[in-house]
Amino acid sequence: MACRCQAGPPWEEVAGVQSPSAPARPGWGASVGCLEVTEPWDLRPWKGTRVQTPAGAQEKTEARRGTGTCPESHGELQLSARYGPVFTVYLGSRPVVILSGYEAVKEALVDQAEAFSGRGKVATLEKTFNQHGIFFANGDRWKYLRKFTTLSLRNLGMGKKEGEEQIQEEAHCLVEALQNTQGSLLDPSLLLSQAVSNVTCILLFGSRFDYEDEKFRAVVLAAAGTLKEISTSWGQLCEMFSGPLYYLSDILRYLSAPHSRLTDHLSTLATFVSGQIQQHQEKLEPQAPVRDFVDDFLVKMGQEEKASGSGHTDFLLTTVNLLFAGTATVSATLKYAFLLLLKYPEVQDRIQEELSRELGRERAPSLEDRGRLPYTDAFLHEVQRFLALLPMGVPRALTKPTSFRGYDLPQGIEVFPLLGSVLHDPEFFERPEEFDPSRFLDADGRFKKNEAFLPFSLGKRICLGEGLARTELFLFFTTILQNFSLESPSPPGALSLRPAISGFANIPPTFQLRFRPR
Ligand code: HEM
Repeated sequence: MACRCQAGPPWEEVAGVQSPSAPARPGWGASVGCLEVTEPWDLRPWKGTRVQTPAGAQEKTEARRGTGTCPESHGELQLSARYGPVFTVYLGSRPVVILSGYEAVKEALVDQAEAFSGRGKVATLEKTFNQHGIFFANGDRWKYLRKFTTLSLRNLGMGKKEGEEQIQEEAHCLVEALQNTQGSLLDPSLLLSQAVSNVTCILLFGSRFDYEDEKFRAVVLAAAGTLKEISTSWGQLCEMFSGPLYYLSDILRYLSAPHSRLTDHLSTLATFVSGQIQQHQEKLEPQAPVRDFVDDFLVKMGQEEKASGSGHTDFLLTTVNLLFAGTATVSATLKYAFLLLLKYPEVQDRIQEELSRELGRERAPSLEDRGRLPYTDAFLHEVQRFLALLPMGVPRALTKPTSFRGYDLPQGIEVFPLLGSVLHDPEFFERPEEFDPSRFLDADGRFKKNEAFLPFSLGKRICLGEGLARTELFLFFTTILQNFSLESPSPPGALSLRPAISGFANIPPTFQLRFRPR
């Protein structure tokens, strides 16, 4: 498969204007997350390609690599060492402006927030969402959906005490389910996804589902499957052919098994959501208090549909977006947190010691406890930093012609804010390739913030579920560690931290463990 990506300086060279720091032609290959960047005529291996950079830049890159195990190859650092923090990569014939490192990402997404607030595309999902739903909408329709969704979820308890209590209750159900495993070996993925998904289901549909419910299992597996399929090499290939040569991408998509798996997953999610909407419609009492997100939008849709330009498709797909995001992301992070505890048993001991000292065994953890559990808090931050769940961020697009760092970028050009490069930015994280929770602690052992901790991105399209995700991570994690010790059947040295798949997302590897009651 001849890859035709090129790396180059930002837009101006594409328009024929030479960037001062760029060579006449890039004579090297590298990988940026999932994107391989090579000379167009030279097909090189996907990973481990040699990067020729000027001597100084090469040294800088080596220094950035550090010594520890890191889930990603961080080819973007190699590219930015040569081209600086802003450059263009061609996905086939589709130019994409890459932002690497904290300063460039912040300058774009915060200092020029409005201009960078458009959404770019994810080729594998483009046909299904067709710029509908909160994730992929643009312009006034997106503004309306964002405002509506934020307000609705807040009114339903997200970010409030009642929302916290729902998570505590779900964590209790999870503990019971784990007790029933009686210390046997298991892959924790499904149970974690179900527990996390139930928190979102209560917000969206007003009810939780039993862990034995087959339909619910299928939905949770479909959410995880979607994240996995869009992150595979096939998903990356579709991105490469998603420019003007779109018909090639169509052929790729329709002829492939991954495409049919992805379509199955998406239709499982959409069918489930449609069914819920229908049930709600049948029971809807417009004058009664709103019970959940679906009720809210059914009531508002009649009133505001015309004014907002958003219709049934937007609401259906927004609900699918929320169900997907509310299931696949937090559970993958929790799973990776457990793997790191198995890899570093001394870290598990220290967290359990802190939990026993500050909470004891009986009292259920609450958000108020976070301040008294600085090491646990630092660990959870380091898990998110180290994993970099969405290493390339979610593509943005320019809403207007924009001048950025001396470059004139046209309206509509896509922009990838590389969140992995921010979370591993050596200017902000010493030895970024090492897993080290203490980087988030000060000399007195108190939690220390770091402004480059941006797993949820920044600016106008910052993750809408950040607060919910952070609350879930903290409450599920502390409740499980308060009740169980995690044991691996393999010695720590045999456990790999490398993601099973690295592309749109870093998907944690599969592993087994025992939950031993404490
Ligand atoms: C560990 C968990 C999570 C991570 C790391 C994460 C990360 C992200 C990132 C990087 C973006 C793209 C922001 C951008 O465009 O720059 C995003 C968008 C979004 N996230 Fe999350 N997310 C998580 C959990 C959640 C949860 C639990 C929900 C809701 C239930 C959620 C809902 C959304 C929505 C609706 C958007 C689209 C926002 C928009 O386009 O306006 N996320 N998330």
